[in-house]
Amino acid sequence: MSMAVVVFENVQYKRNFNTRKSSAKAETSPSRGFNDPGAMSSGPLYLGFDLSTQQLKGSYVPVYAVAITSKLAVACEARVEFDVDCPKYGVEKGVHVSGEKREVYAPVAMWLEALDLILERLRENGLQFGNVKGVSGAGQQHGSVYWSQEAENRLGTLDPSKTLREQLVPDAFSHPWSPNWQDASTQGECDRFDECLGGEEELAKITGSKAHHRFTGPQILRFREKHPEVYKSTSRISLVSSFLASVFLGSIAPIDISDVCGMNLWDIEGGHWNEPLLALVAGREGIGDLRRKLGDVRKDGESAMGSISTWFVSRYSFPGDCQIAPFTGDNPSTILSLPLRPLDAIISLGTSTTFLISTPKYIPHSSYHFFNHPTTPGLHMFMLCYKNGGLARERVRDSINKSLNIKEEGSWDEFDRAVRSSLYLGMRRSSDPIHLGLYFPLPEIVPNVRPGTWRFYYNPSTGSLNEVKESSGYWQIPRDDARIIVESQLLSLRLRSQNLVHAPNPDLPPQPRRIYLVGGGSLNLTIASLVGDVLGGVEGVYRLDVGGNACALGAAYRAAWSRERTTGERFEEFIGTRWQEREAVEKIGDGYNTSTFGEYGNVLKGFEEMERKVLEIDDTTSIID
Ligand SMILES: Nc1ncnc2c1ncn2[C@@H]1O[C@H](COP(=O)(O)OP(=O)(O)O)[C@@H](O)[C@H]1O
Ligand SMILES: O=C(CO)[C@@H](O)[C@H](O)COP(=O)(O)O
Repeated sequence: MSMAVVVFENVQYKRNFNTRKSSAKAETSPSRGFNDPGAMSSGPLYLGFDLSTQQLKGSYVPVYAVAITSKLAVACEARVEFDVDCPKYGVEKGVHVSGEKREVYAPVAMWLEALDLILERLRENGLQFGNVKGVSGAGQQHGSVYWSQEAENRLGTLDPSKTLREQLVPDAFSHPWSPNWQDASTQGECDRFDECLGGEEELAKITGSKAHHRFTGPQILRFREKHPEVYKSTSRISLVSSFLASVFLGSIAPIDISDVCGMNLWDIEGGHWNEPLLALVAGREGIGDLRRKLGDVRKDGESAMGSISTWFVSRYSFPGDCQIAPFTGDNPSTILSLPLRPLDAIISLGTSTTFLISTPKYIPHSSYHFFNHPTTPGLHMFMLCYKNGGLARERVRDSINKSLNIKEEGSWDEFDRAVRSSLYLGMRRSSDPIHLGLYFPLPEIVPNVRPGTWRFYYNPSTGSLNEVKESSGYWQIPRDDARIIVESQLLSLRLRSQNLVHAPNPDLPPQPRRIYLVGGGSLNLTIASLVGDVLGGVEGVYRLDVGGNACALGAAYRAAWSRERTTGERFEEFIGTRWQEREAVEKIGDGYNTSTFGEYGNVLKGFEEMERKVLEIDDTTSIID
């Protein structure tokens, strides 16, 4: 059993999310900036969940009152790690991978077991369920869950003496698996999506994104054609976020207005399903049938969807009027974890790497994503998402550790040392060649390319790019890969976000104002310093103090806002007035540095050219280490 619970007191601390080991007992440890031990037993609490790729996390936020001085501070967290805590499902990093097409999927039963487990862990830790006034949650995006005809009945009549998994598996589902966002088996379906509206730019204009393997529309199309009978017998299709919400509500929850944009089916500006795309997915079963399966989309991101299911009331003593606020995707929920201003950016260094900006602009393009903002009409979320984020960096880390015979599993020390051992872009002397690379152990989204590792030397004065095929004095594989993977991942973010940011003042080049890091990788200060060097950030690079848990925190904030807001009070206002910056974020990097920002700017063209070359030479040999 794994549990990491932190009760806040008024002492500095650093939590370590870096361990993959489980600790059997609830641990309490001192933390920063929160000093009211009574709050857990007396004040109203808001619970936020995150059902992400590798784990299920929960955190709860005490809100003392509606007064200005009220604090929204994390009091506790619990987590379940699928690989460690749910071993019987045999998943690796939370998923199964199989078949010729490398399908990636997760067992729905495992998620229910994890939910049973996390509730027990919250109880063991002394959570006063009776004080929980609201619940919200976040889910990994794009995954779909297929409910049976029995589902509504099962959800509504759960017996409190039995677990969720015992009662819902298998009868509530028509299919035991949820296709995962890392799945890349739908190229054919994506081509049909792009064609359906006349090309990828047209599709991006309407739905916020061109067709992507992981997006739910292409995934459902593949599902219907591969499992026609199962599709027919499916009563409803949920996203991971609305699946989790359904369990709390005790009936199937609507899809949320932001998460729906990860399906390639929703007309963002029109505010409705796109009929030709629905027709493509529905086939002979018909649009009406698909509409019923998908249900209504909830446009109201503020008010609660209903009260908590009686199963939670009877089994855990939640109050009967505990409200279930809308649930959303993990990325939209992450932008709710702080009062984000225009020009502020969040980089989530989780299993995936994502780059998020909240913006009033809607400038769709095939190379990135736009979503509706989860709480605030008129705002949008700009997103870049890379499949090869944390896991690709881990692979380089493991090769370095192996080459040095390091026994300590998962240690980042040598990786960090390797990053610091060369100058920018792998140079040790200014006469050395500039190193650039693409490290994709999984098929990548940005750009859409097969798995492989490609290394190049780049000369900005001649524009020449020469592929590096083996280790040499200039490029020591795997050691030099540590710096190059991080720099190259960041250059890709800079290249693609440069038109979305503007100059914070007339004397500076366009760049984000602040960069907030969240997710597991935000614990790494070496990475944080490169973030500032490559991407800038005129006010610096910050880490959310709950860096590993930002989307669960965003969900808890949303639950609090949904219940406590005054009439017309926007989410940003509600959080902004209660948010204690000094307690919530920590400055971990200086951000913008004139000289490095300029140096990295000079290689953007080469980086773009390298990607073009890799797409061109896609079928030639690449070095896979
Ligand atoms: N000290 C560290 N340095 C770099 N990366 C780290 C560090 N600690 C954790 N990570 C990365 O964080 C990832 C998990 O991030 P997390 O946000 O918890 O995952 P999820 O995507 O499941 O929400 C791991 O895959 C690992 O690569
Ligand atoms: O596919 C995307 C976003 O489009 C991913 O960001 C998923 O939402 C999974 O997130 P993590 O589990 O890595 O946090």
